Amino acid sequence: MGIPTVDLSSFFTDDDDEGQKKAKDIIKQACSDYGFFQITNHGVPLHLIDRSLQLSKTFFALSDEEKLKYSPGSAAPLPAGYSKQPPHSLDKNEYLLMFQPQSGFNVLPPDFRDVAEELFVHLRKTGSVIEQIVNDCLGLPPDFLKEYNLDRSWDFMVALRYYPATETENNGILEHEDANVVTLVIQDEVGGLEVKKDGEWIPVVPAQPNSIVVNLGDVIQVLSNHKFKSATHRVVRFKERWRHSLAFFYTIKGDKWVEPAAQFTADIGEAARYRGFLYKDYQAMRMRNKTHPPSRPQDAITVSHYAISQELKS
Ligand SMILES: O=C(O)CCC(=O)C(=O)O
Ligand SMILES: [Fe+2]
Repeated sequence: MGIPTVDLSSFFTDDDDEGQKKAKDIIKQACSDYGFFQITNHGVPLHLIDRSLQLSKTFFALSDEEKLKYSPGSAAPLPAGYSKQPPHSLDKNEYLLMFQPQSGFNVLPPDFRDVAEELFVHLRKTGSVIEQIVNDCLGLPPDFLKEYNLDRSWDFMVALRYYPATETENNGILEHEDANVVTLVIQDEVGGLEVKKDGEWIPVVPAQPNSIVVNLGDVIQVLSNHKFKSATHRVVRFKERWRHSLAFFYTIKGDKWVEPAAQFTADIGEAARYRGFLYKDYQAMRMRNKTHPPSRPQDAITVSHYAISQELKS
């Protein structure tokens, strides 16, 4: 079985209502079962995906000295440029973070930047299509999420490289949930991404070359008052394999207020399961988890920090 794969072609052609309905049905189910699905015919040119992964591999293969020339310098909402996880971090990867082309924040080699920025624009478009689909799957008024999330300046993309596993450990990224609205992940053929369902880890096997993995983030979990879950996932490493991926985070702006929507609370007589918060406050705490990892991973701040109901506090 595994994570469902959905053909999105009907959202990139005219007049295929039937196709759209079919895709939405699968996504609705996947969002309540897993919070994860994969998409094909997603509007992102396949040659652009290939080229971006290729350039990413070339970049990460540079010497540390070369890569460190692209260290973050700007006052962007997150450190744009090349970073390595600190040595004491349990996450064993290095990454290059970027914002939208117009931001002026991006620090990376010019050939990589041109291709990555083009990819960014395509992923942003696909992100908006997914957001609309999630909007409809939740039964929200048309364009509710779109109007809530009009500003694109906090969207970001990360190119990642994971080191090969050693004899003693194989963690790439510890289990976590994403903070944002929806995440789109392009992974190479190595695999290693896993999603937790009912306490078990399910591998997210690339559906076909250049398919994209989609997962929901905490903003949707809180806004839907826990109707759709921000899925817990992790990356494991394999021996003698370097793994490359590109993760695009479709994100609200820092000054947005996040809280359960009336449609899932007052309108239906249910209590809010989260208290409201300012997105940038949450993101700052998450960033601190990364720069100053707590000695016990379970002490990292997650969205359960804002949970009202006891059973969601972990
Ligand atoms: O590299 C991947 O496949 C996933 C990365 C991820 O989960 C993240 O950056 O939040
Ligand atoms: Fe993630």
